[in-house]
Amino acid sequence: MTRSAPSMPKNGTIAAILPAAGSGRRFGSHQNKLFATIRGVPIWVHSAMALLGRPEIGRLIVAVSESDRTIFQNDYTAFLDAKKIEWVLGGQERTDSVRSGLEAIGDDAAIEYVAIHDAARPLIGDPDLSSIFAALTATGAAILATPVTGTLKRAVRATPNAAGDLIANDRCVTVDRSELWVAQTPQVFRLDLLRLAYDRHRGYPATDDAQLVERIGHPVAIVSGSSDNIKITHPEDLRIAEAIMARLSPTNK
Ligand SMILES: Nc1ccn([C@@H]2O[C@H](COP(=O)(O)OP(=O)(O)OP(=O)(O)O)[C@@H](O)[C@H]2O)c(=O)n1
Ligand SMILES: C[C@](O)(CO)[C@H](O)COP(=O)(O)O
Repeated sequence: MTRSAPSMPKNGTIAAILPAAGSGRRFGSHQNKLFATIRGVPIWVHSAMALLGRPEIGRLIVAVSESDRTIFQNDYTAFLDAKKIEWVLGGQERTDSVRSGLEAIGDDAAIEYVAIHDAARPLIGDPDLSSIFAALTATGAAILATPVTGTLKRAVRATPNAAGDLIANDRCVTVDRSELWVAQTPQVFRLDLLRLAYDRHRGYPATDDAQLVERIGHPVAIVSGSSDNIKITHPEDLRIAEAIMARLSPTNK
């Protein structure tokens, strides 16, 4: 029996939301880490262009912080207009930023699905996008993730010192990693499903959108993704991203 190829979302039926309203605290720069460049292109632009290159994406909405609003309005207006990128004001939490993006979709009858992709993940590649979009039509909710490598330890009886550091001589316990994955983005959902999950969100912390869908009892599928799809979190991640990009596209196209 021949297995039929997984169906892909029809062209233009996915709204992409790019959360870009974070403070970049761990990056430690005076400006938003998303304006740091790789090969002269801002991180958030790499992320946006990766999605805009896909026919399934009908709209792209970037959530920006109040403090970055002027930069986006002054430095990126021509780019936003040319690429038909919409922007909304993000919020205190990542979920607040995504909620703003969801509200901006409105009652657009063309949009059936939503893809939430961190603006801080500039190296998302087409193969992973194809995999996650194929899973979307089959499941209604799916995330890219990578299996845990290395040995995981949980610090127990850790008694943080005054500086909040864990004291080195505390005990550790090995965690079974066989069922553990590190979530990435895009995280993709049927639009009605994610809207329901956000309607029922009562503010309990959630570092990704899948958690909200899990909480309403809908299964979220895991799609194994590339370890190249890193999130720019710390300054050293920029060097890693440059090396990955040099390997993936040796010439500066
Ligand atoms: N209130 C927030 C917090 C985060 N993000 C976005 O969510 C993505 C992933 O978040 P993270 O890497 O944690 O970014 P920051 O929150 O900026 O980083 P930090 O925790 O170091 O401040 C980023 O593109 C970030 O801009 C957002 O749109 N709104
Ligand atoms: C959504 C996410 O990329 C999944 O790994 C991640 O949780 C967002 O970044 P943060 O560092 O957790 O804020």
